[in-house]
Amino acid sequence: MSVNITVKNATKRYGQATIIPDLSVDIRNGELFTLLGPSGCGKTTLLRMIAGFNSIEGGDFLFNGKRINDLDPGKRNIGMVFQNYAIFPNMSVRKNVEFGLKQRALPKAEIAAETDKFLKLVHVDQYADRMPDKLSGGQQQRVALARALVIKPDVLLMDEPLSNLDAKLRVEMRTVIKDIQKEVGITTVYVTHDQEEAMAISDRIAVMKDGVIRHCSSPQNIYQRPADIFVATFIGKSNLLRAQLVNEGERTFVEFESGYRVEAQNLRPEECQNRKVLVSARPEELLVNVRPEGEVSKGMVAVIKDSVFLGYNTHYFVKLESGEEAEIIQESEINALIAPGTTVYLTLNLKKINIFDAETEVSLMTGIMNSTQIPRSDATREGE
Ligand SMILES: Nc1ncnc2c1ncn2[C@@H]1O[C@H](COP(=O)(O)OP(=O)(O)OP(=O)(O)O)[C@@H](O)[C@H]1O
Repeated sequence: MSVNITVKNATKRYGQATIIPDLSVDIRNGELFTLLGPSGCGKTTLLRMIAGFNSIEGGDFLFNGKRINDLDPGKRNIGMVFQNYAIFPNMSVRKNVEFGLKQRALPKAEIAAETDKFLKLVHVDQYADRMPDKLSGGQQQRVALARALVIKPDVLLMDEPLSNLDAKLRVEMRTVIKDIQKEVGITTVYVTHDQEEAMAISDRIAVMKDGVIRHCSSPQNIYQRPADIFVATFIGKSNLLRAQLVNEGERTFVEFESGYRVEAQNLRPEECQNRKVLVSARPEELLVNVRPEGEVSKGMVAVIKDSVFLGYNTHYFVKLESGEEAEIIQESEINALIAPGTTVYLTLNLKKINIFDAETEVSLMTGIMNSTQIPRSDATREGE
C-alpha cells in the first residue's frame, strides 16, 4: 500500500548547527516528489528523517495521517536506493532481489514468482544468475531498484541514485526510473542536485536552500514562474537585468538601465508601485536583432562577445551598454551567424520574463504556484 507523507514543522540540528529550521510538506500518494538543491542544503538529512535513520529535534512525520516519529526504520516499510548501489556483492542478482522476501519468510513459490516479476520489471531477468561485479553500473542500479521494490514498500526513497553513472546512462536511467515508478505507483521521494534530472522525472519538485523549501510545484510551474531569484537561477539558466518599475497613470513600465522600456505584464496589481527590480529572462526568451545602419534601436543595445554555433541552436554571449552580460539561445538561421564585435539590439518575450523585487529577490508576478500543502478537497489532482 502506497501512502501520503506529511512532514509538519520538522527541525534538525547537528550540535549547534540548525540544518532544517522548520520544514513542512505534504507528499501525495503515488507521486514522484524530488528534493532538489545545492550540496549541503539538507536533502539527505530530510530523507533520512523520513526513513527513521536521523533523530528528529522537532515536528512530526506522518504516513497516511499516522505519526511515525517513534517507529523503528525497519518497521516503516520503506524501500531505498542509494548512489553506491547497496547490493550485496557476494550474492547473485536473483539472490539480491529475493533477499527481502526471504527475510519475511514467504512461501518458496511466492518468493520465486515475485523475484521473477521484479527482475523482469527492471529488465535484468537475463542476468539473474550473474554476480554484481559482472554487471554495468546501470544494471546494478536496476537490481538495487528491484530489490527495493520487491518487498512492496509503502514509500520508495532514492538518494542520488544516478550520480555514479556516466552522463549518457544517467539520461537513459531517468526514463527507466520514471516509467517503473509510474507502473508500481509507490510514493517516491527522490534526492538530487541535478536540476535537469529533477525536471525530467518529477511530478513535483521542492527546491531547497539552507533547509528551507523555497519553491514547491510542478517542473513547468517552477521553470516558468519561479518564486524567487534563487529558484530562477538554480533551475535552468536565467539572465538577470537591473531595471526600475515606473508608473504612468494606470500603467506600469519596466525601464532597463539602457533606457529601454516595455510595459510590464502579469505583475500582481499590489506590486506595481515604483521600485528597483531584477528582470530574469531565460536565454531563449531574449532575441538578438541586427540593427540596420542609422536605424534607431528598438531594444537594449549590446555587443556580441562570442557566437557559438551548435547546429539547431546558436548561443550568443553579449555585453549590454549597462555592462551587464547575457546569454541568448536562438534557432540558427542559414548563413546568418552574427559575428563577435557586432552591435545588436535585444528584445524580450514579455509574456515569459519574470520580475523580482531587487531587495527581497521575491517574485512580483501573478500565477506563481507554490504550495507544500495538498488541497484537502483535491489530493489527487495533477499539478497544483
Ligand atoms: N552526521 C552529521 N553530523 C554533523 N553534520 C552533518 C551530519 N550529516 C550532515 N551534516 C551537515 O548537514 C548539512 C546538510 O547535509 P545533507 O547531507 O543533508 O545535505 P545534502 O543537501 O543532501 O547535500 P549533498 O547533495 O552534498 O548530499 C551539511 O552542512 C552537512 O555537513
